[in-house]
Amino acid sequence: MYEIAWPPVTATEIPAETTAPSPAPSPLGTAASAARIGALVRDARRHRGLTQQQLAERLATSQSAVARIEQGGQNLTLELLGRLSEALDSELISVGPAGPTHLRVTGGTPLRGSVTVKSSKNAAVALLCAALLNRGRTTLRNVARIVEVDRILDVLRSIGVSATWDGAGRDLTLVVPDELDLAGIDADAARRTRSIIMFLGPLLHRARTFRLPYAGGCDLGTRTVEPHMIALRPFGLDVEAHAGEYHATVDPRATERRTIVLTERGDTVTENALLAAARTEGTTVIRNASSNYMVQDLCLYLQLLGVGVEGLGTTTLTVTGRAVLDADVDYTISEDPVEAMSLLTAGIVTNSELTVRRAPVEFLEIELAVLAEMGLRFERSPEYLADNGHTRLADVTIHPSQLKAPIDKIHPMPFPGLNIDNLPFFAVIAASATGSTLIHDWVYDNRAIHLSDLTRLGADVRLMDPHRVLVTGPTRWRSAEVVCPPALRPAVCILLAMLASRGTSVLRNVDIIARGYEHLYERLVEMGASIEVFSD
Ligand SMILES: CC(=O)N[C@H]1[C@@H](OP(=O)(O)OP(=O)(O)OC[C@H]2O[C@@H](n3ccc(=O)[nH]c3=O)[C@H](O)[C@@H]2O)O[C@H](CO)[C@@H](O)[C@@H]1O
Ligand SMILES: C=C(OP(=O)(O)O)C(=O)O
Repeated sequence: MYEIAWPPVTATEIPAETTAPSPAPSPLGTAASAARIGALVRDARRHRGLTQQQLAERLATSQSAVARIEQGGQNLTLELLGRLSEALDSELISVGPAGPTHLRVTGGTPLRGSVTVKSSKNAAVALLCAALLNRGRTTLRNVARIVEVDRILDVLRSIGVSATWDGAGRDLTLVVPDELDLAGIDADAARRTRSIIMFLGPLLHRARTFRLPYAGGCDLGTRTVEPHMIALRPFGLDVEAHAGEYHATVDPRATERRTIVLTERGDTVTENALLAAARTEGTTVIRNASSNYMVQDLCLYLQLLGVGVEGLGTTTLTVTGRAVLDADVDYTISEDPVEAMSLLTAGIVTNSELTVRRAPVEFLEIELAVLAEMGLRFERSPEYLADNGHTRLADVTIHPSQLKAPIDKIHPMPFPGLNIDNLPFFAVIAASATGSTLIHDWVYDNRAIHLSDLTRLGADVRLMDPHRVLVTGPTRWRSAEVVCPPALRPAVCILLAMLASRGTSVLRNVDIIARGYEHLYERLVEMGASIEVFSD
């Protein structure tokens, strides 16, 4: 990353006067480097929820000096970087190439104790996009600290949204300016996430024309955007795709009532339609809507914002929109059913006695019923409500069990079916069960294919076609070295299989896991797993 080849550092304090960015090389490189580091300092400061003045106090300097650093107009020394890193509690610069992260996993021993489910990635990204609708302040509580959230935050900040974490780094306050800097959008961050597509719904209220980088994400095969275009057309949005960008034009239609029939019961397309309907006056009926957990979180937030939303939890949503949404809203994101399923799977495949606390059981009902059929012994605590006052939670305690393959195939369906993102975990569980299980992922072109990596650890996983795998167990798991598949859930499945395997395995290039899981390794270690994180 950084070549440090310049005279020894002498500066010990930050000069007080304001200067324009220097074109001459600064001690730590060029003006461009100073500008890049300045941007890093600004982001790290905002992540910490500090004002420039507060950071200045920590550095014993002036606010204008901090402003100068952030603008790239300050010569940077190692000593100054050290002080900044300390003040921001964040390593701003590392010398040498930043290598990928790997895991060394020594498995074959049961986990123990309990683990608490974190809030969901998918609700977080929807709510971050929804905050764009609000002229008031949005405070999102219990936000998962994951890379997917950071990517959307990077995009939001690049267009001028202020996003500040509280001191504990859990609650996020967002304030949207009157004018968005859409030309300044961080295209790199945007292209790394599919969720960027949910900017379309809010932005169609903000500009008559705008551009948005193409949506990206995991390698799961082609994922259509056409349903989003169809859903947003009744709001006057027309989108053309050009060289890596969507070019959007908006021609608002004044109608009292519109009915949107979704061609797919997708989660983000339902959310996009909700986001568009929220600020469109009159009534919008959305049919074939997803009633999945993240959609419910979004509906609850919109209700707090003053939008009328009826039909929560059903496939017909009736939205009464308002042209101006201006409220200080405080919303706590609910627990992630996919995290819960991942943690349950960790316990199941390691034959553990384990309690998964705050599991959103309402969104795990089919999963638990299938597991019961497979012979899993577990208990559920009495139910209680999540902090959003709506989602039903319970603590689920699993016991070591003799598992058998289910008689029928396992396949996902839109909620209230078995969650599409929970399906991959059934491959690892089926490999631990006696008999053959057919797993049918009709949804994604490429996700089932990644599950064949489980064979590296001794599982009998046969790919029948791109959508179906036949898993025959029980498996005598054995350790191996595997490169992480480029897809979030299959990557975690391989990690969990390694926890079940005797001996030491290595999982390479695990960075993708941080896209959707917060402190997963640390939490598994707390439960007794042996996982070491290392990088090249
Ligand atoms: C940020 C977010 O919330 N992501 C979730 C969301 O993505 P998202 O809503 O983006 O999912 P997609 O729209 O990509 O749908 C996934 C795939 O299923 C197909 N499809 C979907 C619905 C349907 O009724 N028919 C159909 O064929 C789509 O064509 C696509 O190939 O939903 C997916 C499916 O639950 C989840 O895996 C993702 O974690
Ligand atoms: C496919 C997933 O999400 P995304 O839509 O963010 O790619 C997932 O969470 O497994």
